[in-house]
Amino acid sequence: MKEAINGIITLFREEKNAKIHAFCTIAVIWSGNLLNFSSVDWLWISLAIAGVWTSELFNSALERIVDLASPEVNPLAKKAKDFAAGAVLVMAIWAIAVFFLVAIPNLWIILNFGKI
Ligand SMILES: Nc1ncnc2c1ncn2[C@@H]1O[C@H](COP(=O)(O)OP(=O)(O)OP(=O)(O)O)[C@@H](O)[C@H]1O
Repeated sequence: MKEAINGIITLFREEKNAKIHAFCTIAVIWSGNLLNFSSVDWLWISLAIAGVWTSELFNSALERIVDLASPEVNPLAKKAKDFAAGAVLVMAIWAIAVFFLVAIPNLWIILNFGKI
């Protein structure tokens, strides 16, 4: 547990993307409260948030392993890092899609009928 928390703290210290994910996470939770997300909405949103953070942690772990195994420039090292970065991108696109799929109907209801 201590090591796991240490890993998350290191992610914040060393990866600029962690700060972007943190900002987006706070913005999404704030929007969800404003738009009165339901339990099912929060289920999807929390899955998307956890997915992005998990993929970023795995991506950062893989970057360190590649740097250990191949500190010099190598086309295979590039491929491995680019695959891992692609996984984060796929997860981030899915998370954005989930947010809009959940937020738009809630926003529509609020705009047409007032508070849910
Ligand atoms: N050893 C290497 N050999 C060849 N290309 C590399 C190597 N290390 C990194 N690269 C290339 O540089 C890119 C950035 O690598 P770096 O280790 O700096 O990750 P990063 O900038 O922290 O990426 P991310 O934004 O995904 O966290 C990689 O995606 C890869 O294309």
